[in-house]
Amino acid sequence: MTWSSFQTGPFSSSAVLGAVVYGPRCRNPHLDRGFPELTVHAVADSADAFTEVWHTDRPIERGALDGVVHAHDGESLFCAARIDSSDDCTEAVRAAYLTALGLTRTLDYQRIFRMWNFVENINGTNSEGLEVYRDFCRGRARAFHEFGFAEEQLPAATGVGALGGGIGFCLLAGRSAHRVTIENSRQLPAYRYPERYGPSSPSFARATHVAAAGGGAFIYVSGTASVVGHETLHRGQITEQCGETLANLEHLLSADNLARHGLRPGRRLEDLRNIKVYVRHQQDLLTVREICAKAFSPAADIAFLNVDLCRSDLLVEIEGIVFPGVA
Ligand SMILES: C=C(O[C@@H]1C=C(C(=O)O)C=C[C@H]1O)C(=O)O
Repeated sequence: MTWSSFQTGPFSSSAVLGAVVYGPRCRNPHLDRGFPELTVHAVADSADAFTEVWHTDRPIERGALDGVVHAHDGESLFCAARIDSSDDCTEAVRAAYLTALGLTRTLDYQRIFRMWNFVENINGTNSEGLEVYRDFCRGRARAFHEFGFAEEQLPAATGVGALGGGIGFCLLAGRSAHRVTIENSRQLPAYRYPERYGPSSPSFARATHVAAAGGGAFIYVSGTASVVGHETLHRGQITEQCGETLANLEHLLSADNLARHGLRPGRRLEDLRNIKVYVRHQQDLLTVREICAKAFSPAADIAFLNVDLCRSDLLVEIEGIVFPGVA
């Protein structure tokens, strides 16, 4: 079983499946500390840096293939990659995703349950005048399609801005643990978004439910924002966007929504842990912090990152994990 913790200081490198550093600059993924590590440029000041560490209690094998670093423990695979900044990213994203997907097949961890994508200049435009996020989505969709992924098998994901460093991404996949993908009945599945949001819809599920070896389950909740149906609600209004985002999360985890996927029991916002909150404007951070402190459990670690988001009208986005035994 793999689980994560947020670290702000040194941590033991033994029994680490992988780590993502939210740092003041990017680095190519590497194995220098004995585990795969992805460093994304996600904070302006090194004082705000932290690392999400994925732990395991099983023996680990590590490796690298075409710049994709990885580690696996017989149950779970972590892998991470980075794509250089460029004017058009469709092809590079497709190629890097195909390498990572190829690894999941070769190493036999085909149940991808969570991905993160950090995209520099996410709301900028590429050389064709297409938004960088949409360019990214096109490459990702091609890779999943070529790999024969059905829409209903897509993993939970986050796709947010980075302050530099091209595109960094990482994934977690399981070998045999039962995995159910979850949609949110308040929201259209992202893979069905209409074409006005870009030539290829975003390839992700709203959450995944993964059975834990010792009983219970993890629920990995994707980056969630003030999107109802497919529309952004409350343009320019941070408090209202936070409220709608929390309503989306609450409904996603509710007994009603989970029962549609044959899952129970329902969970609550208080059950979320390892929460990341992405906030577009620095001046909104205080408001968002206050709202989150009331909504989530005091036992939850909450990290706030001041980055851009996948639609230029989104101001805030929240993700988290329900761990087995929490509910
Ligand atoms: C916020 C949304 O999407 C964001 C983009 C994602 C992606 O492209 O992988 C995943 C979740 C969110 O980070 C949304 O569409 O509601």
